[in-house]
Amino acid sequence: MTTIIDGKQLAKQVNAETKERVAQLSQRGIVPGLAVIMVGEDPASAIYVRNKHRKATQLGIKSVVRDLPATITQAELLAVVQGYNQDPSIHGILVQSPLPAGLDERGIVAAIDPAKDVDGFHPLNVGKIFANLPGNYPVSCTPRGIMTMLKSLNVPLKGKHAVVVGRSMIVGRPMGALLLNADMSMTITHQYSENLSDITKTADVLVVATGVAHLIKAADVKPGAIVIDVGMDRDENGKLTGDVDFDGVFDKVSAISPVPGGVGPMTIATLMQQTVDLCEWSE
Ligand SMILES: Nc1nc(=O)c2c([nH]1)NC[C@@H]1CN(c3ccc(C(=O)N[C@@H](CCC(=O)O)C(=O)O)cc3)C=[N+]21
Ligand SMILES: [Mg+2]
Repeated sequence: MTTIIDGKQLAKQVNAETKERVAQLSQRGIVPGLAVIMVGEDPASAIYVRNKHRKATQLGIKSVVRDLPATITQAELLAVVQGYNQDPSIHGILVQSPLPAGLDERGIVAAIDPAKDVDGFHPLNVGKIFANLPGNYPVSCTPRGIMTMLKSLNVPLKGKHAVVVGRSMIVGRPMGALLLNADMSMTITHQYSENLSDITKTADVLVVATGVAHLIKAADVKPGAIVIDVGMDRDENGKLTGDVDFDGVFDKVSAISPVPGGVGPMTIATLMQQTVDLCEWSE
């Protein structure tokens, strides 16, 4: 019996809680505000940004989408960020990634007020999660959403081995930190890892975020493993698929998240949750 980790369903539950929290805040005259800054015309980014805007609006969060031309300078973009830093109606600021070539994304992210860093990408917040500091601070939404997915399974993580495939700033690295903070043994692997399959086969929890369609096959997983697929790949027919050969590993694992309908919806739900967190923490 394999559990399909239904990210869409879990996202609905998280969104319902977020909506309730927004309603509570509104009784005190407070409206959480999210500013999404989008530079250039990348069509995939435009769809993501529209989805975020729609979800925020559904939940009662004030959503501001700032569309800027790809010709904007670094200084002009910094000024836009600083404007939202100063704006008391905005609690979360997100700069849609990737930025067009010529703009320094790290410099822009570092300019976001860490208390409004709804993506959790600011170096101060990244440092806090790696140090496992107590207190309130934002965490990268995809890994945080994955922790919510793991908790929903109600299986003990402590002392088990987590393997993360991929070491990006957005997913792999913060994912590793959260799993370590959950008292798991933790290994981060990446494109240069030798004998990758030997490592993934020792994973009780395997999180795959590589962008390589169906990289992980049945021979690469431990029987009974929990597998989280962060991939957003296209198959030969242009259909959205993951980094894990879902059908191939299904019978061997105890739980697996599908693509679509797994990590993606949880990322958006966590973004909304974290916008409300930032609003509450600022009070
Ligand atoms: N500053 C910043 N923060 C981000 O969080 C961020 C970003 N930049 N740039 C792009 C990536 C990508 N991302 C996704 C979120 C949800 C789905 C999602 O909901 N996916 C659906 C399917 C969507 C479809 O059908 O195409 C699913 O997996 O079921 C996908 C991708 C957030 N990102
Ligand atoms: Mg990588």
